[in-house]
Amino acid sequence: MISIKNLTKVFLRESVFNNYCADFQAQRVCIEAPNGLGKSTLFTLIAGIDRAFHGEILLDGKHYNEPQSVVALASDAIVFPEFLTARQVLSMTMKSWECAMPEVLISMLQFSAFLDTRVSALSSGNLKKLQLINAMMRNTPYLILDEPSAALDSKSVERLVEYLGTTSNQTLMSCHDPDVFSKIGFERQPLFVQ
Ligand SMILES: Nc1ncnc2c1ncn2[C@@H]1O[C@H](COP(=O)(O)OP(=O)(O)OP(=O)(O)O)[C@@H](O)[C@H]1O
Repeated sequence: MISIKNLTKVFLRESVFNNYCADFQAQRVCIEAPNGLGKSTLFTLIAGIDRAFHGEILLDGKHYNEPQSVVALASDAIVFPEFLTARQVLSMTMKSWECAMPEVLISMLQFSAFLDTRVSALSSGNLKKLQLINAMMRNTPYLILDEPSAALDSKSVERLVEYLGTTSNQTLMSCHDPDVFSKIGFERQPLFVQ
């Protein structure tokens, strides 16, 4: 379970969260909110990418000084160096997090042909695939996917859904078209309770 307690997050003068509290209990959660309300921001905070906030984020009741050791995030907020190839990005993740080359994920998302393409030259769909592979390859207890189906072709969405239906970690996602994920048990939860 992911618990957010009294979270306050401010960008310059704009407050995105003000004493926000929420529990994400289900194993598979699709967080729903209109554009710009803070889903991506919340994800970077849970994943430890952005440390500038007040409040507490607990993972199964525990505070982590280095949440990125147990949370993997696929998001545009993680910017890969443009001059690296996809293979080099994945190699860095393998070294940093001591995981294996994600052959199964690469094949599942039909990404093999793009491994030696530089990040700067990847199409938006292939960049999304690289983000997903880069996060899912770590097999962390918590996985967060920011709009995972955006830009993916329909076959890849099908394969991703099939794969996510087999995983046992807690998975949070934002998705503006959640129906496709409901069939594998993603529960819809509003970001803000009315
Ligand atoms: N780095 C930043 N600097 C300033 N404001 C930001 C920054 N990142 C996000 N914001 C603002 O925070 C608010 C929440 O943005 P966020 O991207 O988290 O929303 P979202 O719910 O994920 O939106 P979407 O559904 O469009 O992806 C927005 O008003 C956005 O402009």
